[in-house]
Amino acid sequence: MTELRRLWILFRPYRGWMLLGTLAAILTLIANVTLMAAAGWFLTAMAAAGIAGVAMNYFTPAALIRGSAMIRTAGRYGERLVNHEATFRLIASLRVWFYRHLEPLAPARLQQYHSGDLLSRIRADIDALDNLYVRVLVPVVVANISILLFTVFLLFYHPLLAISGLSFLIVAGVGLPIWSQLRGQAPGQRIAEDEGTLRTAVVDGVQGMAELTLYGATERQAQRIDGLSRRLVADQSRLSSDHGLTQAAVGLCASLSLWVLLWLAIPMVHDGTILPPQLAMLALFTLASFEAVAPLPQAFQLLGRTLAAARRLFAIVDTQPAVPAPSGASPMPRGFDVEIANVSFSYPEANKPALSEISLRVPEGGRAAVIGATGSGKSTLFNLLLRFWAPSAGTIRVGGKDILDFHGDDLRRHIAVVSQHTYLFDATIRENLLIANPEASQGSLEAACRVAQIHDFISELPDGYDTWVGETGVRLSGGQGRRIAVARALLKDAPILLLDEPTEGLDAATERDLMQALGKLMAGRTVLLITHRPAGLDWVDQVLVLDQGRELARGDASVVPKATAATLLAVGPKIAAKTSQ
Ligand SMILES: Nc1ncnc2c1ncn2[C@@H]1O[C@H](COP(=O)(O)OP(=O)(O)OP(=O)(O)O)[C@@H](O)[C@H]1O
Repeated sequence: MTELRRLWILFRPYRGWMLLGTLAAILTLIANVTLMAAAGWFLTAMAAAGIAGVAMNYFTPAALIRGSAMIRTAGRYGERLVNHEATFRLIASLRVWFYRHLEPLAPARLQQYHSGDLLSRIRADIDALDNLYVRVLVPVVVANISILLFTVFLLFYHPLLAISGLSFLIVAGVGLPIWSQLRGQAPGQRIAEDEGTLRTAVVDGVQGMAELTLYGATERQAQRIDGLSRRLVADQSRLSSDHGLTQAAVGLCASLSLWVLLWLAIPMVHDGTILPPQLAMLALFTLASFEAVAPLPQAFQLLGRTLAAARRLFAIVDTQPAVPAPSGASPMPRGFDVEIANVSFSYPEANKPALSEISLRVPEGGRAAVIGATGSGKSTLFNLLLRFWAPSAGTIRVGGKDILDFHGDDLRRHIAVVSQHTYLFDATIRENLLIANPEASQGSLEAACRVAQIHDFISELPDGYDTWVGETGVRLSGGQGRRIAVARALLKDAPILLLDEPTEGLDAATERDLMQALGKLMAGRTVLLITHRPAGLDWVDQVLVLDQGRELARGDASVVPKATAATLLAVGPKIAAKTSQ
């Protein structure tokens, strides 16, 4: 139940709203029960007065009935208004709370989660938490207070009536919810998990549509999605039929309670303990009082789903970032040289280190290339430089300061990255550029795009910079996407530049043009280039050759020949040619 306690703490800012919503709900319920009871009394009293031919004051009961009806309507409206407002505020703040915890975990700690699963947590799981407030907390409080009031009211007439009413209310308001919760626990948990899995499968199916079609696997994927959704529907329909059963059971309890009340109260009318109009009033009062407990079985049935959702959210929120934030403010680097000193690193659960005792110093304004075959640890080195992971041993310094002493955002403010995987958002070209510098003017955007050699292309588009690039930039070619990345890096204007195979996958002519653009970008910056291809090696002062995470050679391009034949083969013919010189 620690989830409940933690959720209660999260709900703290909305407790005022909750109190207001609960009071409105109690008022509505009392008004409704009063309306029914007073109507029962009034009709019977009027009939009795008519038969006896005596006059009676009907103004007071009529006013009570009208007043109750008005309070009931206004109360219901107020309760909906307050509770909806509180729910929306709560959900909005929970989304922000969750996102704040999610952000520091990217990318290292989130690699084990699929984006579809994360989406499911942000949307469906957070939505499920509002159940706790509207469908559990408010009805439980309302039921407890109302049952107490109703029992006291019955006590005024006879303790036996109070005991009988209370007993049936307890069966409907405690027994049925417990049964409901036990029955709902397993399917509720499965629903929370299956919703995430289903979303993941659908996202995979849509994003991998081309591959699935190519390999004739669409049917299999469709069957998988169908299987998951059948399981989900089966659990949902089990919950629905349980809900139907409990509603019928609440109705049965109300009817039994009425019969028992009549059985107990009719003799009391005979012996004059209560008057005939009071019998009608008590009968309708008993029936109406079950409105207080009717929502409870469903509330407790949903508790399983709600707690499972809370557990899935807390699992992420409780994850520690791969690199903890320092306690103090980030230091001011003395310059922008980069020093990698004896750095080793292993990914969690990996059986061998991705990097072992790597050292490299790039002076401010200097340029170095890290070269090596696939899997040699180049990207890992960048991940460490960007502080996404922390070295297992050794230190990385920027301007003489250990990068672990920086807050992630402060460090990354000094670094621009151009990589082979440029993520383009489903937005306009302008918006995709402004992400690097939201303050940039149209003039700066165009200047950056001119240097990146993409301005002419953009200008020829019918909507120019306002052209929509589509999801993941599908409406741009690989080379055009890479140029947008160069323009972004120019707009960011950071003193350190990381180039992660920026020309990978481009044809020779595009590669040449892009290298020209990159040449301008590199000017005056500390540059680290990672590559397993020869392009760009002419631009650097020193090269570090990696082989399976170890340093194979280091120095200027002339050290490359010292590398093994296998690595040279992997890094490309140009290096091989240099080797033979
Ligand atoms: N997130 C990760 N979790 C676990 N192991 C990883 C992870 N990323 C990389 N590795 C492993 O670390 C080693 C180095 O990978 P890395 O991506 O740094 O190589 P690389 O030289 O950049 O390769 P490529 O040129 O193909 O991009 C590989 O054995 C790889 O399987």
